[in-house]
Amino acid sequence: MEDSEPFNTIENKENTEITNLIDKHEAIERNLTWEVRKLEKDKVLLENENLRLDREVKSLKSEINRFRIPPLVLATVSEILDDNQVVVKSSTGPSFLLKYPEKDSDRIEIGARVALNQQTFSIVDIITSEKDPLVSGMEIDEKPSITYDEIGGLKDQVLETVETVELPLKNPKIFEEVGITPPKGVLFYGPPGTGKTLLAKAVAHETNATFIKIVASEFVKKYIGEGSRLVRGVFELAKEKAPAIIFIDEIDAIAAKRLQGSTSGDREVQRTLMQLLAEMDGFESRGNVGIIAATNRPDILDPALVRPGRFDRIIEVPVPDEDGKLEILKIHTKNMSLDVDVDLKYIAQNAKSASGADLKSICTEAGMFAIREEHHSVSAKNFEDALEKVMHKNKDKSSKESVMFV
Ligand SMILES: Nc1ncnc2c1ncn2[C@@H]1O[C@H](COP(=O)(O)OP(=O)(O)OP(=O)(O)O)[C@@H](O)[C@H]1O
Repeated sequence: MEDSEPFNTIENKENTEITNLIDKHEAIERNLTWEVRKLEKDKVLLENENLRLDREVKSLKSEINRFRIPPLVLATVSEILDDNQVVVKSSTGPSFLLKYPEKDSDRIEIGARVALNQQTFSIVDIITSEKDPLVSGMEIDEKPSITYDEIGGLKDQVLETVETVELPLKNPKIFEEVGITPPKGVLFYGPPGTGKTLLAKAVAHETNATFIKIVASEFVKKYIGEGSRLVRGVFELAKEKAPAIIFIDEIDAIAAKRLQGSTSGDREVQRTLMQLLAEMDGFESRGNVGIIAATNRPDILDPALVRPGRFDRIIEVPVPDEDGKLEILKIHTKNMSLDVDVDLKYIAQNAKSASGADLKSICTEAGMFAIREEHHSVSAKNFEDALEKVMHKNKDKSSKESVMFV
């Protein structure tokens, strides 16, 4: 036992070991507590992220559902029966006996237009007259003020329009005497902003005709059967308001080459075109309604549209050449105060791909620059800045168009 350590030395050693152990465990505990706190924080963050993603999924789902909703069928109430029942005639042909919600009883009347779900044929909406696109999607100008003098650089096009649209309206007898049938419809084609609408308005002005403009893409937007109803409505209106010019802008929206696919949207477009062709076929070309259509995409038109007896005169309305540009600039600066150093020829030379609409914008912008400088007349510098601004804005646009018009 002499060799053995004294008892209190052993005890001290054990104590130190225990203290060390406790310290070690306390350190481990601190680490674990810190780790738990960190995980709790992460959990809250992940829960928030989860909520955000849930919301995003919900909104994407509702977006998908919105895309899945088929177009609605349009119908007119023809009879009101007991027990909230109505007979409606759908624009696609058949009539249906349907129930309508009690809450709608005030708005249901004979002649009211309702939208039906394409699959269940239940009434999903009652279309009030303010929503009637026949009224909202159309521009009617009883007395357009544009004259041929306000159109620059389109001499040949004006001449051809006078012969093909104006003359048959003004002097139908001459065609009878000579024994030829004037063209029924005239198609203007060319890039945007080159004066197609302007030409159609000028014809209406010269013939004292009401100008009725419709944008074809508006025909086939929402309701099945609506397009053909609108086409019928427009022709009826034109006859009522005769003499009249019907101007159908963006005709390619309803007259693109027939597609193989047969979605309800495609069928609706075809029905609308059929109705337009039927209206034109049943039309007297020596009557007092002229029909002009316009497109930026002549390459995609259905050949049925340009057959004789339909749009059988096709007139190109191109981007103006340099002389044309100068004429257009003169027209749009006619009422502007210009400094003596303003050289319109220089602007015409430098506005390379500018359309008539661009040239008009250049004049307006130049005027705005002058006003900003608190000047009372427009300087050559103002025009240069305007040219830079408008043509720069058009750079991307014109590269797209050049693809279309090659
Ligand atoms: N040849 C032109 N002479 C004078 N002004 C023009 C001419 N072409 C265009 N403009 C000006 O640009 C405006 C827009 O032109 P317009 O609406 O006639 O073009 P558009 O060819 O019908 O275009 P879109 O294809 O986009 O319908 C006109 O109101 C007019 O101020």
